[in-house]
Order: sequence, then structure tokens, then C-alpha cells
Amino acid sequence: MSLLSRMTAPAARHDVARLVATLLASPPHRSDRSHRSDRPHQSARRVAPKRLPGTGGALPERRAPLPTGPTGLGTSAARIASGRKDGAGRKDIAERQAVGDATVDAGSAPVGTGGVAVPDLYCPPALRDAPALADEVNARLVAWAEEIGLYAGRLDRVQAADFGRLMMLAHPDTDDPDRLLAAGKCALAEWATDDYYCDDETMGSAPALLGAQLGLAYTAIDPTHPPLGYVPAVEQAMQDDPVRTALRTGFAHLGRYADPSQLARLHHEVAVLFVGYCQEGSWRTQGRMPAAWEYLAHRQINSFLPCIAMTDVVGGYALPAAEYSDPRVRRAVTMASTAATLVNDLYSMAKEHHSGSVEFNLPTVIAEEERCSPREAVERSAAIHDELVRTFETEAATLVLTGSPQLRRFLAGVWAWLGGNRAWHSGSPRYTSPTS
Ligand SMILES: CC(C)=CCC/C(C)=C(\C)COP(=O)(O)OP(=O)(O)O
Repeated sequence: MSLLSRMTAPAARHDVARLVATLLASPPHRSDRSHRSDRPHQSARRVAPKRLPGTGGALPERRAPLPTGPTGLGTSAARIASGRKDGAGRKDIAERQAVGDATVDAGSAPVGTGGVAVPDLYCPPALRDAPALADEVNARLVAWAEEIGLYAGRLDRVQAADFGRLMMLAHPDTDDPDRLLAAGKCALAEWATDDYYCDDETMGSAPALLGAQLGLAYTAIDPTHPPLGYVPAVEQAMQDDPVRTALRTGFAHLGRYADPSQLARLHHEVAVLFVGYCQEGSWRTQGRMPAAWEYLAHRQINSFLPCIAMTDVVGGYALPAAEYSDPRVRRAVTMASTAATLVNDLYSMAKEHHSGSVEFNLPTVIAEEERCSPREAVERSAAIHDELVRTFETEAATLVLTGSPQLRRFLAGVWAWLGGNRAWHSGSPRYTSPTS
């Protein structure tokens, strides 16, 4: 019997009432976008709530950014004081989103899809904006990358992509820069694995090398235990390659905050991610475009789940392993991570369009399968995204009624992650600038 099914009936009746109200307010899935032409006023569409229904107060509201004056951390404080490089526009959008301004949908900005604007998406707003904290985390992340030789010669792009901002937006329940940095290192290491080994030939990726590289990369986070005579060779291999060094030192940093069961969970999610990388490599080698169902299965495993799975570690609590693995929780969380990854597909289309190699994203797969226009394919992809988010919202809101306080906070954190992820994608030069 699972932990959740052993739980008793909810004590708080208003939670039940809130859930019922949510369910009644939700239009049936798929109705919004698939009948869009029947719907003269797009604004009638329900806007995703800022907080997951039933989880008010589950995430501590943190608004305090780092001080902008000297902090003893050295140069980064001066960087903060000298002003942001991203301009005020992005902050303005995030701030308006953070206060739940329903008129703001950064997703509708005409970026990302190579000429077709990313449609409004059913996605919560980012829960906070703390630019000084984002800058601090980003500065530390870039300094770490430089120290280990990751993205050598391209650090300006890493700096501009602003992964520190992604961490700040996606994990609003901590304002500890070191926890955000640890998560950022893991995320950047996973991104680097993709760039160096899978899909960026200018970084040296080659399909024939992929399996061998990913096998070794996995051992950077879950070390092998060779007979003594082979230890120096293994150690050398770990140090010889910046991706392996990034994975090893990034997960070591996170290990300061994670308990063994949380680390084991993350190892599992990264192993699955690497299977997804191999799957994509196989399509590349074959020169084959997958079917839409196959691609969607792929985007569940080649997804942001390794990042989302760190939510409790970053937040400073531990979701029990039995609840993380409960099939109902897994279904909800994997739907959320697939949706978050489809946001990446929508926003990265322009970048991939210019990359020169075969690229896979849901609109391209749908356009090929359904022989439809890019605009229609983008709309259908957005509808699929929305369906996944709505299903997560409904099922997660039900799960919080009977789950532990940690599960309630975790699912609220996943919802917040969705909002932060979308806000970051809509503003990051990785997707908005042709040269990044
Ligand atoms: C941070 C993390 C878990 C990354 C792994 C999965 C990944 C690289 C993405 C979800 C992004 O996919 P994609 O290869 O399309 O990346 P970019 O669009 O190049 O950022």
C-alpha cells in the first residue's frame, strides 16, 4: 500500500471546497485552444493561478533580494551595483507577472519559433523576481565554469543566457545563493552534456561518440569503484573533460544539501535523461523524424525533470522517497516536466532553426506528421503543453489533500518551477538572440 493511500481524509474542509471550486472553474481539457476559432475573446480563457490550488502558504514568500552594496563576496556586489545588462523591460514583465497581472504573458512575445510568435501558454506567472540574487548566482556560476574550463571561449554566452536567473525564478522558496548555485551547476552541467556530446557540432558533438561519452559522463555523478590499479586512469578521465568535471563537481556541491535518497533519485533522473540523449542521437544517425507520440515520450525523459527533482533539496526539506515514487505523484510530476520542456521547444525553435543540423522539437515533428503549417504546428504544440499543465494542476491539487506537508510544498514548488521556467525562456538571450 502506498504512503498516500494510507493517509486519512483531509482535516481542512476549506481545502476540499477550494479544490471543488478549482475543478468547477476548469474548462474541460483541450477545449481552449482546439476550438479557438469559435472563441471570439481570447481573454475569456482562464489564466493559470499564481499558486497551485490548495497550497496557499506552502511556499514561504521570499522577496528579500541580496543587498546591492558590498557584501564581502568580492566583485559580484560591484557587478550588481553597476547595473544589469538585460535592461528594464524583462524585469518589468517579470514583476508584473510576479504580482499576478493577468494581462502579462511573456510567452506571447514574438520570439522563439522562427517567425511564429509563441502563443499565450497556460502557465503560472513567476512567483518572484529578485534580480540581485539572480546576478549573484549567475556570477558565481560563470566563475565556476571558467575555473573548470567549461564552455571555454564561450563564457560570454553562458553569462548572457543567465542560468542564475533561471534558478532564482524557478526556486522561489529559497534566497540562499549557494543552494541556487548548487542547483545551477547541476543544470548547466546537464546542458553542457547536451551541447558538447549531442547536438552542437561546433562544440565537438558527433553521434558515433555519443554512447561512449554518456556512459563515462554518468560515472562522473555515480562513481565507479575500480580495482586500485585502475584508479589513476579513471581519475585522469574525470579531469580530462570539462563536462565530466562539471557533472562531478556540480553534483558534489548539491550533495552538501541532499540526503542519500535524494541523491539516488537525482542519479536516476540523470541516467534517464542520458537515455533520452541517446534516443535523439539515434534519430540523428538514422536521419529519421519521430512520430509525435514517440517524440512526446522522448520529451518526458529528455526533460527538465532532473532540475525539477531538485526542488526539495534547494528548498531545504526532503520529500520522502515513497511519495516521490508514488505512481500518482510521478504521473503528475512527469507531466509537468514534459510541459516545461515543451516550453523549451517553443522558445528554442529559432535557435535550432539556425543551428545547421537536424533539430527535434514538437512543432517540427507535428508539422512533418500532419503536413500542416508552422503556425498550426506551434498552436497544436501549445495546446498539448496546456493540456499537460492543466492535468498537473488538477491532479496535484488532489494529491496535496492527502499527502504529507512535504508533498504539498514539493508540488507547490513544481508549479512555481513551471512559472519560473517560462519567464526565463521568454527573456533569456539563449533563445532571443541569434548569436547566443
Ligand atoms: C538542464 C537540463 C536537465 C537539461 C537537459 C535537457 C535539455 C538540454 C533541455 C530540456 C533543453 O533541450 P534542448 O536540447 O532543446 O536545449 P536548448 O534548446 O539547446 O537549450
